[in-house]
Amino acid sequence: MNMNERIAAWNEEAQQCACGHQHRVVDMLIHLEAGAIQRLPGYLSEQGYRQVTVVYDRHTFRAAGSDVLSSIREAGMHVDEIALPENRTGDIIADEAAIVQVMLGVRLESQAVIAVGSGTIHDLVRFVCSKMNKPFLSIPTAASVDGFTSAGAPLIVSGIKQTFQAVPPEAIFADMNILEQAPQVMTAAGFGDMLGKYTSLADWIVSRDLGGEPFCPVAYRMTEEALHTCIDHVQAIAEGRAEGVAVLMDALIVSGISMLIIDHSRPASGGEHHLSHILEMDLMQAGERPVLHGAKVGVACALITVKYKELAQTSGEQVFGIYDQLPEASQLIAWLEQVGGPVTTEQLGVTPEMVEHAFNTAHTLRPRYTGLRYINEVLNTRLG
Ligand SMILES: NC(=O)C1=CN([C@@H]2O[C@H](COP(=O)(O)OP(=O)(O)OC[C@H]3O[C@@H](n4cnc5c(N)ncnc54)[C@H](OP(=O)(O)O)[C@@H]3O)[C@@H](O)[C@H]2O)C=CC1
Ligand SMILES: O=C(CO)COP(=O)(O)O
Repeated sequence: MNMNERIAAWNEEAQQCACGHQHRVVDMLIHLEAGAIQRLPGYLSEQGYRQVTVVYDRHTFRAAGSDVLSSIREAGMHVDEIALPENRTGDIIADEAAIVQVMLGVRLESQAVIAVGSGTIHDLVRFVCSKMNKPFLSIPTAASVDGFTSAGAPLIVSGIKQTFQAVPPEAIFADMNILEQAPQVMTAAGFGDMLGKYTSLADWIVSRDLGGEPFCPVAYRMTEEALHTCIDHVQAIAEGRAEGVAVLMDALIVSGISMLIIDHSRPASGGEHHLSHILEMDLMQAGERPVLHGAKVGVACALITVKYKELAQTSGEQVFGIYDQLPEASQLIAWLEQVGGPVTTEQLGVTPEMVEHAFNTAHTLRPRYTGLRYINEVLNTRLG
């Protein structure tokens, strides 16, 4: 089954699911293949779009932006360009300043906005599209995150990483010729984002059983299967081969859709993501580059797994038995090392104080019950 047929099957399952969520019917065209961006002009024409805006930055212009712009122009359409500038640490942050830059560049006449980039540019464009009520189209330039097909936009607002529900892409053109060329550290980050699903899925069981939070078996299974496929293909991902990058991108797309179906990031983001978000905020406050999202998530997943396995052994609460089923932290680290990602906090450039701060505060970042929340609010309080 191709991706669009799989989406139709998930939609059907989700509509029959009695979990209590309002399941969103996913209506997204997905092209994941070599040469996918060549389909863009035809798609724009079919949709009747004559004026569009393309958002890119220095790296993503080279990776795909330049070709995208020429192909749209050659098809006789009008295209506005937004070249996002880097900040003083050489990065682009999805914050207030960048949101305004994108908004200022999108003319009211523009009929669609095309994100050419990885996680940050996608979140900026999806947020602006939701505010300006315009279709959002996706051209990923690296298999680095699962945020291409979701609706949530994690943004830094007043220095705090907060997620705002925005819009998913109307169509995604994931071109294997581009994704294969992305730096291996970005592919490794995408793998790290997927590895984090071990602890996010386990935390979702805890959220359900201890926090009484909503749980959807369809979204859970989609994410779990995507994770297992990545693990089955870890060597191909490590070699950056087309087969491996395609499996990884497929998994990232599916993980994004699992968030989209239930309009929440629960399947994809647990304690490991909350730790990563705090580390990101602290790095930015220290004037350092925040490091790739999936790189932080992968390392945080291994760190939190150690705590979660201790919790399963010592708490006496049956609900934490799910953490016993996690792979050993040493195995998680071995996989990260195999794909070429960082494996220690030193390699991420975070200090021991930042790690301690993250472990002590990350549970307050999102209103979710996780093992990390239990450790901080129950265990540590008991121990005084
Ligand atoms: N919406 C959602 O559900 C999710 C959102 N996210 C969010 O995504 C963001 C992180 O995204 P991530 O992809 O890790 O990183 P970024 O989008 O921040 O990009 C990191 C770097 O990759 C560069 N780059 C991108 N593509 C290429 C390429 N083909 N060749 C060379 N360089 C390239 C970028 O260049 P440049 O600096 O020029 O941009 C940038 O330097 C975080 O804010 C995170 O919270 C993560 C997961 C899910
Ligand atoms: O990064 C995410 C999934 O990979 C989503 O993060 P949030 O839960 O913070 O929105």
